[in-house]
Amino acid sequence: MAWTSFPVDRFQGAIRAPGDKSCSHRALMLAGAANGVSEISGLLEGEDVINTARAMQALGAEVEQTAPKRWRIKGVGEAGLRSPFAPLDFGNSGTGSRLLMGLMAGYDLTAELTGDKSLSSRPMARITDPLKLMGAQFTPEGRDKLPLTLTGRADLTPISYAPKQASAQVKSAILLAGLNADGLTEVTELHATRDHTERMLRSFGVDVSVRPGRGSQNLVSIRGGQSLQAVETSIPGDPSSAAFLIAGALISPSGGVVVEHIMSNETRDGFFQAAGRMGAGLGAEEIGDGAGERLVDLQAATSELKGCTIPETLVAAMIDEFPILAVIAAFAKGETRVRGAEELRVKESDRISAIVAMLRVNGVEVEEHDDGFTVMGCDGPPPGGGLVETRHDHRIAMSALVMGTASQKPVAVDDIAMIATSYPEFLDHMRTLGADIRET
Ligand SMILES: O=C(O)C1=C[C@@H](OP(=O)(O)O)[C@@H](O)[C@H](O)C1
Ligand SMILES: C=C(OP(=O)(O)O)C(=O)O
Repeated sequence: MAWTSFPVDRFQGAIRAPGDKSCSHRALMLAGAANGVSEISGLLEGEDVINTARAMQALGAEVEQTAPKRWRIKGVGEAGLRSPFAPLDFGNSGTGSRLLMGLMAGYDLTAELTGDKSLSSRPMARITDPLKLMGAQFTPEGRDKLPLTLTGRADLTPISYAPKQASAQVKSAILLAGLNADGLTEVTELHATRDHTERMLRSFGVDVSVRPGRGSQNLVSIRGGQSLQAVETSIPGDPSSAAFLIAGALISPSGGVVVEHIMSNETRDGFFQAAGRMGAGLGAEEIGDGAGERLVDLQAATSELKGCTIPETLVAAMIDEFPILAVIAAFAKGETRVRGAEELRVKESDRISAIVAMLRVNGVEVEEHDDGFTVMGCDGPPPGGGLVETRHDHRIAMSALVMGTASQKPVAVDDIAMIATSYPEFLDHMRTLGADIRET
């Protein structure tokens, strides 16, 4: 059964952004390992995050939902995480599985990790290689994919490691393992990636040092043996989810949207910067701080967009926003070029190939590169009329449905179920703003 987004004349209103997915995973993990009882509000209750909550429970933390989006977690503290009785199923979530591998590596436990078809096809050696150097073991040996069984140890060896990819998941897994290593663990990033692990570790009372390295490198280090102390915290709004609503306003014939309570963090704002370069009318109003992050209400209105070359320095800060960037590029005048984004090949789907197919089936000219794509903008609404293969990728599904709100003909997707992994309220929010999305 397909779902179709029909063109609408206006896309207007105000929406409070759902809780940030990256911060929600991290808050549950750190609270589950901490001493004491943490209270977390504004948690994203998407499937990916719920799988992390279940995993923390299986590892010995007491995890309880006290009200919608409010969670109480009694951490294991000095007792440590324990071996779960059954495999930990991370569903669709790269972040949940990879970060928790890092955290679990520093405890005397054995755990099997599994995931859905998409997650089971994603590379894991980027995580298991550094964790093995620290002393964790993985079976079957030499395997790069889930399912994997991890055996951790409480006396990990610290490492100084330079991952080949600019990846917040790799950095975070190593830092979380470093929490229980005997000495200083250091990660040299190719470029700075999202820094939520560093910020959240600090809010749980752990010292993390960040300093610039050579060129664009970023050096992050943590001394092992520090203990996590429970917190009361509220999760800021997710800029990656907000990007869909903002894009809807930019391409609408009559767009005017405010997305409230979005985290404003320069390691995450690449899409908004790129859209600004393309001529997007965006306005941000500062509304304070939450959980160590700045918060803004972001406004967007119908804009005449022009294509641009996305600077490679912005890629890490918009790594999840390329599907929706491709949509606004289809409405723009001129070409939009993306290079240096080869990591998109190993997300929930091969996102370069999925983006190219999404645009082509809707009559938009696009060229595929090994590490990116070039969109020939339509200078106005693209033809539409296509059925997009989502390839079990939530961001492809949401991007295609946003495209349908303002293309010449409706845009359909083959499935929407996986949208619940990151943004369960997506359809409700889109409809509140005026979208006409129906099962067809
Ligand atoms: O650390 C995180 O929370 C994330 C890091 C990114 O992955 P990579 O580290 O693989 O780039 C991003 O794509 C993912 O959605 C969330
Ligand atoms: C890549 C993503 O998530 P993850 O790696 O956690 O599956 C995403 O949400 O776009």
